Amino acid sequence: EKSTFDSDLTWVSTDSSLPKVVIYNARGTILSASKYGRLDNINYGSGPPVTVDHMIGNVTEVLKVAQLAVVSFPVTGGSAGLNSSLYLNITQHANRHLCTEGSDIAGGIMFHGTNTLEETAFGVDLTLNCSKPFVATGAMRPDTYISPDGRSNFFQAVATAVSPDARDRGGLIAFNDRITSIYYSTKSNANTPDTFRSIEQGNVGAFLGGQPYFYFSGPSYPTGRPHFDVTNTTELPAVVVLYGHRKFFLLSPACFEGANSLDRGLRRLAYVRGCCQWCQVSAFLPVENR
Ligand SMILES: NC(=O)C[C@H](N)C(=O)O
Repeated sequence: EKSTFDSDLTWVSTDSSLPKVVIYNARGTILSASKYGRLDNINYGSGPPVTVDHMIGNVTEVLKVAQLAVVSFPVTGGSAGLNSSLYLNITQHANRHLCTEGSDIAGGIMFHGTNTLEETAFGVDLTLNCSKPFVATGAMRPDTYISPDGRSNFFQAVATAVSPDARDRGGLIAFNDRITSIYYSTKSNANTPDTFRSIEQGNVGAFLGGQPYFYFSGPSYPTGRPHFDVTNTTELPAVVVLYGHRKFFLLSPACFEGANSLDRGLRRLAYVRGCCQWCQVSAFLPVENR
């Protein structure tokens, strides 16, 4: 019988003693195909879509390390069109599945288009309230490529999610043989498989023979990583972010644009200030917030 935390899950399994991993599926190139041949890594997308079931069928090794369940999320318009409701939706599912007391689920992985993977993953990372691994992955090549990276990334994400050593580290990205912290990762190249990098902070680990190998034996959370409880959040307020730059000062058009957006009802304003610039945002805040 299913508990409330996993009542929506159906497990694909060849061995009921294996750890359970939920796949949070927001699609992306990892589930895409090209009709233009095996070298196309640019114009793909219009080939017959690849399903998660296909993927599991092509990477049967995953069922030797985990039992899997899939939760799919609507992603109309591809990953560039996604908004923050997606991370809210994923994190609320993940908190219920993984973090409910007594949950026997070992961890979660997420399939996501790489163009906005880091944004969705960052949102989930800051709102997931337990020690279980949450591992984001995707692909830079469609599944029809001569050597698709998505299949390997899929296996590596599952192998990371079942690893006890992956716990208590915050969200991770498993991609192209490396493990990085979601908190610090950025997509660095539009086309190559080695795109997710955490340049200043480095890799958390790498894969050897299908096993994650962590470079630091004591788990550790990224310094300063905050946690926000979104259990009962149904709507996220829009925030205007102004980036400071040279000649960005009081009365500049950018400041006015920020102020205008406050007038249009976007009531929150963040100002990212670089050196040597100043925008007197407070001049535009509603009087009670100054
Ligand atoms: N590699 C990718 O996943 C790119 C893809 N177009 C996306 O949705 O982000």
